[in-house]
Amino acid sequence: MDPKIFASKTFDYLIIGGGTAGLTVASRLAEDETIQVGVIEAGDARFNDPLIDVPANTGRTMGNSAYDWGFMTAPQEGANGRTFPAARGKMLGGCSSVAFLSWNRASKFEYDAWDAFASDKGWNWEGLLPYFRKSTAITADQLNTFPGISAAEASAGNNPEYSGFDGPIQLSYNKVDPETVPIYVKTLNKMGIHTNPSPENGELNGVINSRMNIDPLTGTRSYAATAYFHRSESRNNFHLLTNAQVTKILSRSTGDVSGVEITGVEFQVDSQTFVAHTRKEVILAAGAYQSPQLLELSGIGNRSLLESFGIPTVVDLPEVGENLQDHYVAVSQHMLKPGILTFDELRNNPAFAAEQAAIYAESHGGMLASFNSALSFLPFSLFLDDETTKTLIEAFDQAVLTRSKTSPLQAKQYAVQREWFTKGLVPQMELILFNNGFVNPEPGKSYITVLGAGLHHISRGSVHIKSKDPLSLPTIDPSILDNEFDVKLVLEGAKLLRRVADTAPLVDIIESTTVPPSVLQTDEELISFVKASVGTAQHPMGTVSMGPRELGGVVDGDLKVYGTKNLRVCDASILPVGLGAHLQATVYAVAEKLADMIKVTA
Ligand SMILES: Cc1cc2nc3c(=O)[nH]c(=O)nc-3n(C[C@H](O)[C@H](O)[C@H](O)COP(=O)(O)OP(=O)(O)OC[C@H]3O[C@@H](n4cnc5c(N)ncnc54)[C@H](O)[C@@H]3O)c2cc1C
Repeated sequence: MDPKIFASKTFDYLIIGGGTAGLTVASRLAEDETIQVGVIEAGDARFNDPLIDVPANTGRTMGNSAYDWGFMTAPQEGANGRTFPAARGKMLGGCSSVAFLSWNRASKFEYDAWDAFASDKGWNWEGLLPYFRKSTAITADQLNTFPGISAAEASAGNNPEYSGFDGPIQLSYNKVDPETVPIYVKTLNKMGIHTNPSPENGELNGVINSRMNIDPLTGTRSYAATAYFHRSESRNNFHLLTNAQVTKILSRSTGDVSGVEITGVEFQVDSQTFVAHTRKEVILAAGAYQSPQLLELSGIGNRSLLESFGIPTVVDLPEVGENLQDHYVAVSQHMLKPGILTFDELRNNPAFAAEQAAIYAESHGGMLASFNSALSFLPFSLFLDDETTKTLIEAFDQAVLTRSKTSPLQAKQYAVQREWFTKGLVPQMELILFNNGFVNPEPGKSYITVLGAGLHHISRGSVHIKSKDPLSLPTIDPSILDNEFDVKLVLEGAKLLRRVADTAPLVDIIESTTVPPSVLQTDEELISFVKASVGTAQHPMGTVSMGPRELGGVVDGDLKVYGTKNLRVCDASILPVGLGAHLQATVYAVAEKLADMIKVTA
């Protein structure tokens, strides 16, 4: 659409960011023909692009400026001063266009904890469950064939109480898994980590065959652009502008307690500035890094920070951009004995790759239609002995007690986390199996790589503007491993990865461990390794937290920004406390729920 035409319209709802949450809420609002919806997305639409659509290509767009915003974190003291790429999809569909396709909900206890941050609005398991269902579609013939699942349990995940059958996002189990997958799952089973047949029901513990957001009919990625945008694009009341970056949210004072009124947004296309207007609301859905950035550029944030950049304060909200949480990972990589087939075969063997490409073209199946689906979610009891658990909880208490700065909101978050630790119901560690080599894989060799991700850390990072220039990228400081508990947690992850690789039947197919070097044996040596190699799972959240204003919350239970009449935030930044899961499913459900909340009052 021509930006001048877009700017000439007045929308009822103007949505900033055509990503995972933005397209979901926009598409649902546009179901009401009387509502005019406008969406502004900074990136391009990437339909029919094999780098996005073909599951086996997942990951290849990271760092490519045609697809990725190209953020780097600030140097991380807890990680030997290193900086990290912070991948974010810059295109229609946002991060749902680049995510690693695994689909999962957190444990129900985690969602129930949200109630403590915004009561009476249904931000809990029961309140979100209809939206987990509404956003997704499975077919009833899908069977879970992971080891450890009985024939009677194979269809347990197809229970309509928990699964959706006619939503926009198409889900399926991998049609093909490399032979390493059952070997790995049997190894975990042998270690006492059971296979969980139906994690959709809110009980997440164990190893799961994650459903993937892969359309089983086409073998392609099902994501916000294909699923939600395509449902809406022909509607006369749905208007999309791509390649346009919002630079400011415009407001005017009302002089009353209801707060400032948002009137529209300023955006740029090819260095030209335009203004788009709203009659009712602006919904900010620019993601966990850019939603706080845009708030600050618009005068909504910590007064002293805004003043330091000469930005007049519209609403003083000190915690905008604070509370950044993510999952930090330890890595292990193992070269496999000759003859064991993994996704590396696509890299190593051109004839095999051509064969798989032909299968994909013919039947939309084969290895190109699959990605890595074996995820394990472990409470302490499934990977630590009682003594180590006790030591870790003591380390948690000590680290919380001695933090230099803890806001009231964070104190509440830590209380929730501590309850999760002690009750043992909520996973604290995730293992993610990748059936290929990550770190300098040798030609002709096959590998597996296993990541161990801490799910609930103490560190709280931040994202803030570093300039008044709206086109300059914000400073992202995750504060990785800034305390003893987080270091110990990731260390336990690294030790667990060792134990997994030393257990049969997995140990029988491993030729050598290439990461971490096996000479590293003591805790001190492994901690040095962890600091030198720790990375992020690309799950930033919490930077515009939902919570009571007096504690430091930025949005209320209607996801409305405090001090404004008509500005809401809807994306991963509103999560009130770090979530122990991959985020897509939750972000879609949050956006579905918000759309219904708005429709009720519109
Ligand atoms: C590499 C990677 C792998 C991942 N793997 C998984 C996985 O396997 N499973 C899973 O569940 N989750 C995964 N995630 C996480 C998940 O994809 C994200 O948490 C989720 O999609 C975030 O949704 P969002 O709506 O908050 O943000 P986004 O989807 O990022 O949407 C934000 C949108 O706003 C746009 N935007 C930003 N600023 C502006 C502006 N000023 N003007 C206009 N537009 C703007 C962006 O371009 C983007 O399209 C992964 C993420 C990454 C990056």
